[in-house]
Amino acid sequence: MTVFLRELRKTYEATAGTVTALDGVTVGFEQSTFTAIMGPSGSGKSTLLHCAAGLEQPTSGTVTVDGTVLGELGGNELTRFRRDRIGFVFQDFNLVSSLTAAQNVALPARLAGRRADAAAVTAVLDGVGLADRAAHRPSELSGGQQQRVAIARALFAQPAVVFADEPTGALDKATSHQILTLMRRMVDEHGRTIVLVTHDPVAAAVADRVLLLVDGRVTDEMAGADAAAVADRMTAMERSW
Ligand SMILES: Nc1ncnc2c1ncn2[C@@H]1O[C@H](COP(=O)(O)OP(=O)(O)OP(=O)(O)O)[C@@H](O)[C@H]1O
Repeated sequence: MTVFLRELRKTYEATAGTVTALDGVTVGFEQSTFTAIMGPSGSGKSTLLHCAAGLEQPTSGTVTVDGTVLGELGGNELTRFRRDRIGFVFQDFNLVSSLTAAQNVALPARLAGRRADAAAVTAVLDGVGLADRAAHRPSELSGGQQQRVAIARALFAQPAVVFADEPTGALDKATSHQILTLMRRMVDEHGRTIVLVTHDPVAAAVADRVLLLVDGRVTDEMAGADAAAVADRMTAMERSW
C-alpha cells in the first residue's frame, strides 16, 4: 500500500466551538491507482488531502506514505520527505510568476539543495506536452498549460503519490479533459499513484475508484463508475443528507 490513512481525525477549535473535519477515516491507496474523493462542501475533502500530504497535522491517527509514518518525522525531515516523496497539485496552479516553466519544475529540487538536471526537466515537460514552452513564464501560458507545468513539477521528483485538490476547478471543459487524460496516462503508462479531490462527476469518472466523504467519514465507495453513475450517487447522497 503506497499510502495508508488509519483512523484519521482532525478537529479545529473555532469561535463557535469544535469543528470535526475528519471523523475517523481509514483508507489505503495502492500504487498505480487513481482515486477520486467527492463529497458535499465542508465534508472534509481538502482536510483529508492536506493531512495525507503532510501539509496539516491530524489531531489523531496516522498517515503512512511509502512505509514512512509522517507523524514520526521532525519538521525538517517532514519537509524533505514531502519534497522527495509527495507531489501536490493545487486548483490555482501555484507557480512562481517570475520563473520560466522549466525553472518552476526545477524549483523544489533546487530548494532541496540539488542540481536539477536540465535534460530531466525537459523530459518531464515533454511528458506533459510542453517541451516547446520550457522558457515561457506562467503569464505567457494558458490555464491548462500552467496546470500541466504544475503537474510536471509535482512529478519531477518521482514521488510515491500525487495529491491534486480540484486541479481542473479553474479550467474550462475541454482543458479539464486534457488535464484528466494526462493524469490518467500518468497512472496507466507510468505507474503513478494519484488521489484527486473534485466536485465534478466527469473528473471522478476518470478514476479507478471514487470515495464519498460525508461529515468527515468515508460513507461510500464506487469502482469503475461512469460520470452518470457518480452524479446519480451524489444526488442520492445529497437528498438523504
Ligand atoms: N482552519 C480551519 N479552522 C476551522 N475550521 C476549519 C478550518 N479548515 C476547515 N475547517 C472546517 O472543517 C470542515 C471541512 O473543511 P474542508 O475544507 O476539508 O471541506 P471540503 O470538503 O474540502 O469543502 P469544499 O468542497 O467546500 O472545499 C468544514 O466544516 C470547515 O469549515
